[in-house]
Amino acid sequence: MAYPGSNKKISFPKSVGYALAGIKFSFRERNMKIHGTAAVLVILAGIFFPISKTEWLWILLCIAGMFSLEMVNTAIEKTVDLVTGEYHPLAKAAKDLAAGAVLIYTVYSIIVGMVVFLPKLLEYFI
Ligand SMILES: Nc1ncnc2c1ncn2[C@@H]1O[C@H](COP(=O)(O)OP(=O)(O)OP(=O)(O)O)[C@@H](O)[C@H]1O
Repeated sequence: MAYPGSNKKISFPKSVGYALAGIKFSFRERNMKIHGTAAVLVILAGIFFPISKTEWLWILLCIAGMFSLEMVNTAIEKTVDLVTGEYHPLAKAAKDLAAGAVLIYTVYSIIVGMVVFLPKLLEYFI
């Protein structure tokens, strides 16, 4: 089945529409809902404490990066599932690599969150 318009140039507004559809689709995935919830909590924490402009930039880099990476991970999973429903070592490698990339960014984001919020939490509670 050919994707509609796959052999002709798509207008910019239509491309943006497809991208927005991708973002909407991503939030059907469990992991994306978890990232979304974490992002809302972190943003609320940033408003509550409050954090500096530079700290906001680090936090927003983590949030945007996490969402983007999770979406690429999902795209890879879907593509692999489209290509094969059977067990294949290359399918395993592709999915594990994508999951590994998400894990690395998750650990980095946790470190950024700790560097930004730990001192403020200690100051608040002690
Ligand atoms: N076709 C396959 N061939 C070999 N191994 C696979 C295949 N499909 C999945 N796997 C293995 O199972 C793991 C889980 O795959 P799955 O597609 O369920 O992703 P997932 O990690 O559950 O994704 P998510 O929880 O983000 O939806 C993969 O990381 C991979 O190791």
